Amino acid sequence: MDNLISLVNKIQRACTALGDHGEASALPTLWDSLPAIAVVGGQSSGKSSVLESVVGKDFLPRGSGIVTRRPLVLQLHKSDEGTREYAEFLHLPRKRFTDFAAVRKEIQDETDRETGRTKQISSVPIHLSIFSPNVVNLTLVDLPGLTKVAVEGQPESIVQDIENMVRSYIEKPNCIILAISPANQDLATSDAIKISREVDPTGERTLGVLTKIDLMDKGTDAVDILEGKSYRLKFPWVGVVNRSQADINKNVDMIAARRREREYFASTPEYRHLAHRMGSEHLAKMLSKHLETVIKSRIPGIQSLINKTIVELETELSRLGRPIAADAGGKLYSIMEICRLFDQNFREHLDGVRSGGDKVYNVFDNQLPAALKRLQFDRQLSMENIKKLITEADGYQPHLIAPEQGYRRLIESTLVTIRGPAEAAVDAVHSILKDLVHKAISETPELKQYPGLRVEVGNAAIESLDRMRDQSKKAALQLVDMECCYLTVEFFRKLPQDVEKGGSPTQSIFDRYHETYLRRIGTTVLSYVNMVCATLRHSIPKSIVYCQVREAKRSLLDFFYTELGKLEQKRLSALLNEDPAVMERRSALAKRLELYRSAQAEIDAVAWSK
Ligand SMILES: Nc1nc2c(ncn2[C@@H]2O[C@H](COP(=O)(O)OP(=O)(O)OP(=O)(O)O)[C@@H](O)[C@H]2O)c(=O)[nH]1
Repeated sequence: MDNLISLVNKIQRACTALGDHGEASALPTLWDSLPAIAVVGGQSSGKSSVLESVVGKDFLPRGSGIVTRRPLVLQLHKSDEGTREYAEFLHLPRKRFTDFAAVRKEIQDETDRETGRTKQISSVPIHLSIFSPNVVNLTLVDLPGLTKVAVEGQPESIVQDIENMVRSYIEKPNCIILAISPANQDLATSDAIKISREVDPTGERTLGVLTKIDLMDKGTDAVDILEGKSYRLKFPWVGVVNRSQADINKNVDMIAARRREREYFASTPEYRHLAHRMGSEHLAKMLSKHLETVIKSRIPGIQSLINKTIVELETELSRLGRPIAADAGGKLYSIMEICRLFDQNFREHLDGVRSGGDKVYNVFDNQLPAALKRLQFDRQLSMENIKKLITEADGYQPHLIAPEQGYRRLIESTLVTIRGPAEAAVDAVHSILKDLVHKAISETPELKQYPGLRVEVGNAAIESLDRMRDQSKKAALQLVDMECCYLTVEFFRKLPQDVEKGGSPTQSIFDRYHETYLRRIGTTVLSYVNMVCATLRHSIPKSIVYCQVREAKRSLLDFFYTELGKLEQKRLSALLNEDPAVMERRSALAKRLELYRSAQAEIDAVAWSK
């Protein structure tokens, strides 16, 4: 089963290296699902001493007052017999510490770097790995000691801050709580028991450790606690005797300290019967065994989390797209491919596969007819204007039978006003097409990946649309102008003649400008213009579709493609410069995916051999 813990340690190490250890990470974290052991207790209760005894090494800063001011995530890796012990910090990769006094100094310095040389605390953890043949595979977290009052130089909030930090570690269901209580204080006042009971009321994951048994008042002993009579925990209490401050000052080594501890329990009459389950060595073995059990029970959960995360990571990676080829040909091909995808999305909008193309029809069916209808031609066909134009057209020689020139001028001046709605229809379709370009851009994830290309493709498409709009405007206005320059003769031939209506062609000049006469001219012109409007209502949309819609579908990026062929390799590369954030995200995801895949393979292997 040792390989199980070593596997979890390995995964934890990989998680740590990837920054995948649960703090404000936007990515799912494997770390949170892996079991770890957190050491909690009041200040100077002996937490760091217990940790050192478990490790069997002297490497933690110790003393009175607040010493542990940042969480220390300590990973113990059992290495092969005969290999040299060393330690490594995550913040100093590749630097191997073989001198453990230097490890202690680095912990102090790294704490000071984050908090300053004050009594402040920080929740940013220090990650330390120890590789040794003399340790059991474990991950332990040393936390700042719980306190009741702030001392000189500390903010009032420190009491609550430490409690919150400790709680954030031990409230995770995967955390095994090593609750340290000093035997020379009343257990009822133990900070460790108080906080662990809050987060783990059933005691499923709390292991009680009693320190400083050697410092108890004469005549008192800890037998009732150690036998679980004073305060019962699910797991039996473990008593330890760590080195005193005097021992530390005298440099009593760990081997000697462990031997003394063994002797203490074996020779003290009160504890002799408990000696086999007391002491740091027993604690280390018990922790390791407990961790194994916990890991075993978590394996199915961890496996399903890993499988689920792999799917999520793969989906996101494929959404971000592949990195691009390095050679010019590959680049050109990629750009064309991305443009083709964009072009296809754009066309799908017009063809009704995606939404938005129907707005074009709305222009033809509603906007244009409404605009034509709004042209009342009142000003052009007012009595005054009709009279003016007819008189002007007659010149020095008043018309004899019908005011031919007058009619032409009146019709022309009225038809010209249709240019407005024709241009407006062209512009309306232009703006719809522009919107569709923007939509298609945002719906092409490959363009999101390359902001440079996105801008260029967007600009090129809009430029093409602008050209098509100009062309379309010309064509639509031409339709109107064509109507102005040649009138439909049949319309006038079919008109009832004055004579037939009983009028006389030899009426006086005065009568020719009589209101009834002028009104009849106005009515004739209006009905001619209305006939033309009805024709244009159908021909303008045809011209717009021909010049803009169909053309956009056919050749939106043609100009861009021509220009692309002329670009140098450098400019091509610039187009494919990825958004640095996307690049970062992709490589973070890829690394994480690698971690999860190897974790999956290893856990599956261990689970099968279980
Ligand atoms: N005699 C004796 N002294 C101990 C024992 N355990 C710890 N000490 C001493 O108590 C002091 C505090 O021990 P630490 O291990 O630094 O306590 P801590 O809980 O880690 O302290 P902080 O990190 O500051 O909260 C040190 O001087 C230790 O030598 C013990 O079992 N017996």
